[in-house]
Amino acid sequence: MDMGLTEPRRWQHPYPIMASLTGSRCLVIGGGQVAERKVRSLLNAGAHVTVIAAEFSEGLAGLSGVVLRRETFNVQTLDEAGVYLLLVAATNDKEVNARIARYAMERSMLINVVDQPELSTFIMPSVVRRGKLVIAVSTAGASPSAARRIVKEIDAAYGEEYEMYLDFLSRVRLLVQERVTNKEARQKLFKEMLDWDLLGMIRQGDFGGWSEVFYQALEQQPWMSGQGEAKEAPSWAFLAAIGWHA
Ligand SMILES: C[C@@]1(CC(=O)O)c2cc3[nH]c(cc4nc(cc5[nH]c(cc(n2)[C@H]1CCC(=O)O)[C@@](C)(CC(=O)O)[C@@H]5CCC(=O)O)C(CC(=O)O)=C4CCC(=O)O)c(CCC(=O)O)c3CC(=O)O
Ligand SMILES: NC(=O)C1=CN([C@@H]2O[C@H](COP(=O)(O)OP(=O)(O)OC[C@H]3O[C@@H](n4cnc5c(N)ncnc54)[C@H](O)[C@@H]3O)[C@@H](O)[C@H]2O)C=CC1
Repeated sequence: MDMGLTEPRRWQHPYPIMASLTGSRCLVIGGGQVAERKVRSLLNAGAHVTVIAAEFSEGLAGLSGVVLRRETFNVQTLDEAGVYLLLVAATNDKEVNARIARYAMERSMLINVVDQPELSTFIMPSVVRRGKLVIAVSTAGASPSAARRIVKEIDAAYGEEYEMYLDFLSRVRLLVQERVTNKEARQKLFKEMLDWDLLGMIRQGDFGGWSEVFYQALEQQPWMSGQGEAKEAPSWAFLAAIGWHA
């Protein structure tokens, strides 16, 4: 094995990624409060979660949609269960957690060790969600409580309107990508849309009616139907059609 892999990690240059875990096999070992938090977040991500623990918290025992195995960590029985994309070592036994980390590393599985970031290949951030908008804050383990405090500030600054805002941008982007072949025109529209006060309209409750007008005006654009050139989109005529007064 490469030496770099087994060296303690100092988390100097964390590499942030957003992962899609839908249907992926994930294993959490440990059945206390910390394991429960990790299991819930994995389940919310659509993962296929197995939990192995000597004892389960009430919350875990009552969870549906997860496989619970009441046993202690054992390399042989785990190997029989097959490969997992990622593992979380969440027992309260530091030595056992370190053994789980070694087990995962030797099999190239991602590993989060809840009491030893230096043995982890991934750690979990504190998160704010507004539909498709996901804001993750990490202190690279320096202070999980500080990460949480910062997230509370972000939580207060980014309201519920962002969910509808991103749903709208996403829908328009898909429509335009599908139908407008001119790349510059597409990019121009996407950029200009960010300058429109859509968030203000959502906050004021005017958005539903306006977005219907917008979709109709969009449908009527020659560059949407493929009949015209999309070079000058969005035109002033288009902006006028959607009632936009900048
Ligand atoms: C490295 C990391 C590994 C990982 O778990 O992924 C890790 C490690 C450790 N956490 C410890 C303690 C606490 N952790 C929390 C809470 C959270 N911890 C989370 C993540 C992480 N914790 C990763 C780094 C995150 C980063 O900073 O980038 C959050 C963000 C996400 C989540 O867990 O899903 C979640 C907040 C969720 C939310 O937003 O609500 C609280 C507060 C509470 O529980 O209320 C406390 C008690 C207060 C305190 O100690 O600060 C200890 C000491 C244990 C001991 O003393 O025995 C260690 C081990 C060590 O530091 O060595
Ligand atoms: N990363 C984080 O966010 C945090 C991490 N921690 C750390 O997480 C650890 C776990 O915390 P809690 O969930 O509160 O602990 P806990 O004591 O409530 O639960 C420990 C669990 O591990 C299981 N266990 C112990 N040895 C085992 C083995 N050999 N095989 C299988 N299962 C085994 C127990 O049955 C129990 O379910 C703590 O020791 C602490 O160091 C604590 C707070 C936050």
